[in-house]
Amino acid sequence: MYDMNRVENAVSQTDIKIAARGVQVYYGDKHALKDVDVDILDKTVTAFIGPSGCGKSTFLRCINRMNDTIPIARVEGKIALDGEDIYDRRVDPVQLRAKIGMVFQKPNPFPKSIYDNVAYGPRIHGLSRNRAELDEIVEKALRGAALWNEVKDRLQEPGTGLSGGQQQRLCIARAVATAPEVLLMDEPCSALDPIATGQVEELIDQLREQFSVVIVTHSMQQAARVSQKTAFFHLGNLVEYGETDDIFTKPQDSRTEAYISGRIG
Ligand SMILES: Nc1ncnc2c1ncn2[C@@H]1O[C@H](COP(=O)(O)OP(=O)(O)OP(=O)(O)O)[C@@H](O)[C@H]1O
Repeated sequence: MYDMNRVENAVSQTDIKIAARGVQVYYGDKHALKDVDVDILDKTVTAFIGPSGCGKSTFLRCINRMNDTIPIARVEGKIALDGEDIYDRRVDPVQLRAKIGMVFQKPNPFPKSIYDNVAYGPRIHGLSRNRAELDEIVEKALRGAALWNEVKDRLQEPGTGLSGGQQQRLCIARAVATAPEVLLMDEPCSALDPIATGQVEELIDQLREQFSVVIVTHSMQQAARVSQKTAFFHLGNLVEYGETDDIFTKPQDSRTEAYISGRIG
């Protein structure tokens, strides 16, 4: 069973960005996520690992209310961002998703120019007063996503014309452009080749200096490379959460041990 005290002893309260308590998710009758408690830290990469169908993506989607868009999904429990309940009736999910950005498995740029892909969020959230400010935001986001040098001379070309790895970095730039506090990534490298994967992993490490990053990954090597904290999910339960090094070298739960040694999965 997950031991709350371990987390609370390890960090000071101010480091906690997202606090989840008693989170349950049902899809119709299916109980997909069972009583999840976890504290996700600021300026830290947290990896969610576990066998297929164990609820990693379901929990990730709870953190920015993406499950609201799935009619049969029902979420119970509490998730707070900086102590504020994100499921409070007064919270606008669109505003919330600007603060808690998301990058998906398959790069999904809009059918728009590279510039407009990145400018989209800042425009709808009114983050710039004029074109010069918007240009600045777009450049900063593309630099932040390590893509600027590759695209600066073709900002008006379609985002869909970039390579897969570039498209994924464009999607990261799009998420970063609204100055999020948390970035959620659902298997962001699964459609990428090893070189593009390496670039995105390097980027994740840089992004952690600015905000909290949560990444769902099927690759234990990737979790070990990019994350400082790891959460292991199994059959809808958060079985174990701790320092990535500890999870991989001295797991406390036999199910975690079985998964990392390749016996379940
Ligand atoms: N939109 C949905 N409608 C119905 N059931 C769903 C839906 N999304 C997920 N589920 C179910 O909830 C459970 C958890 O799924 P989830 O996608 O969160 O797992 P996961 O750990 O991310 O899996 P994977 O690693 O394969 O992506 C699974 O049994 C899945 O079939």
